[in-house]
Amino acid sequence: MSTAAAPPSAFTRPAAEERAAGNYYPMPFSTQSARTSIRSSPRFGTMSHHSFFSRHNPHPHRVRHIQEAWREELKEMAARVSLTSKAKNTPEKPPEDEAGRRKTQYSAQTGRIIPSSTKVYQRRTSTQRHAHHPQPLHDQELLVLEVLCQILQTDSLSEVQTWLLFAGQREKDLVMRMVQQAMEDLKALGHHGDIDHFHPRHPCPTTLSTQGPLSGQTHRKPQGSSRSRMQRSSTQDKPDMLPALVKLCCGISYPHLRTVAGLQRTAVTVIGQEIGVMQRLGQIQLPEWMSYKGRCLTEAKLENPRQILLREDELLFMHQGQEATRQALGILTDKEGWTTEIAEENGDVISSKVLLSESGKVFRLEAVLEASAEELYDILFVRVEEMHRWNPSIQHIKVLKRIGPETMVTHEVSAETAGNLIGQRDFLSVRYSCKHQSRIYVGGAPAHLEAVPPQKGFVRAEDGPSCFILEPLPDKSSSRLTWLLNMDVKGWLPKSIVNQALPRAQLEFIRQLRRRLTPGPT
Ligand SMILES: CC(C)CCC[C@@H](C)[C@H]1CC[C@H]2[C@@H]3CC=C4C[C@@H](O)CC[C@]4(C)[C@H]3CC[C@]12C
Repeated sequence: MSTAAAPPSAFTRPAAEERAAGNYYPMPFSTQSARTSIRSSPRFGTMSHHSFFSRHNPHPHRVRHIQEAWREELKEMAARVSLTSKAKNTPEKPPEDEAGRRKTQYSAQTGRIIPSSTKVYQRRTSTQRHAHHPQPLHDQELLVLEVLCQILQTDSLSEVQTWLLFAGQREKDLVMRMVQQAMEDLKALGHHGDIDHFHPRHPCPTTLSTQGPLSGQTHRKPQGSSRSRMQRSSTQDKPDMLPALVKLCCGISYPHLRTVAGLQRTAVTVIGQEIGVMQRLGQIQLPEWMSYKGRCLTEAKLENPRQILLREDELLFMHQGQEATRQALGILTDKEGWTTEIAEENGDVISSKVLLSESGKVFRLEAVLEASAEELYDILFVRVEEMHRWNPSIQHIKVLKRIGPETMVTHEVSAETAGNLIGQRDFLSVRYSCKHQSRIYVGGAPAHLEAVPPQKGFVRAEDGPSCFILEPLPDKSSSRLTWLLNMDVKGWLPKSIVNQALPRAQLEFIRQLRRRLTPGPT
């Protein structure tokens, strides 16, 4: 029986492999010598033996770790391939060096550096200031990230996010090698790493100022100009969004910057504005699946750029949702240690596995449903509040917060069902969804909101990290659903009862979902 949970490679854009296999990425600094140097580099023949890449030994239970390790590699590499003298001077600056830190703070309106006395900066809490010892991103790191964006061949905000979210260790290693090579090529070409559009005296060229790229100048500079080097888009005829994307990448990639909301807000705002304007000018077309997101992101902002600014807590929920989805996928991706619990005649299979990191068992349900992935997504995510209407095991679901189109905080109450040995539970969850290639992912994790303390008469249980993978099957009219249920029902219940109830609840859930999909009287 095949499973829907794919190995990490399934998350890669196939092109990345191809490019690594010798079809070099479209060079942002296209020169023949650089091209050949990569092809002929002995390193690229036996890359897995290169000490730089064989250091990691991915362990299924350490998805987080690997992520951290990869980030470390990025930084390490940035430090090693030393292209600027500036970079050498900055690393050891103490956190008190306010001027240094502010290097990465930009105004959402102008894209310019925010002066020291502004509120955004002051709003940072003291915890953030002391706990993370934020350091400015060095030119090196920015450069690495710029190259990364080029390699991923994307000028789509979602794609970069998705890549960062889903890339497996293998993909990251591959891309890493390409980044490293590109950096060495740059060095060989005498590049000086002057990403001067990150400097206050040269405001970010992608902002919506009248002289911005959208007026059509910045992205059409002659080749060979050092300032346009990185600004040339991988897709020649598209205006360039790289600097903004890089800022966004920085916000996502560097843990200590995640909380530096200003950076991320700015990046999101700038990118959103650009997408909106470019769309209006017909310069870009968003992929079809993004269109509804695109609308939310862009139209809202065109009227009021501040509208999309996410508050710090909202960003946190978003990251929690992403992180949960990633963790859940990590569990599903690891093919080892699964035991079949129930195999139904209709093909539904439930397997279980004991996680070292988690206290109880997790359950994986695999089923084929007569519905498209979008339809299922609509039922399971978009119309989650209607779930109790077709599913008797749910009494009530309320969306407490919507954060953009893909994140929400929900309160869920399970029903008291006959024969269920487990009493009613309530859950507070952050739910996140995204689409990658043709698959849709719906992940979730327990959330904490002071406004909704555990309800009287209910045991507050926890669901997650869990997720649904909705994968269209070749016939298009049906999909494979893979559901990782990772629930801590809390309370004092014998494990044996919980471990029977959970897979049954899953089967029942799917039975009801099938009923919901079947037209006709209920
Ligand atoms: C055995 C007892 C304790 C619980 C039985 C009810 C279980 C199966 C119910 C209770 C709450 C339910 C969840 C409530 C909300 C969502 C979000 C949605 O996007 C996908 C389904 C999902 C994840 C439900 C899955 C089924 C669920 C976990």
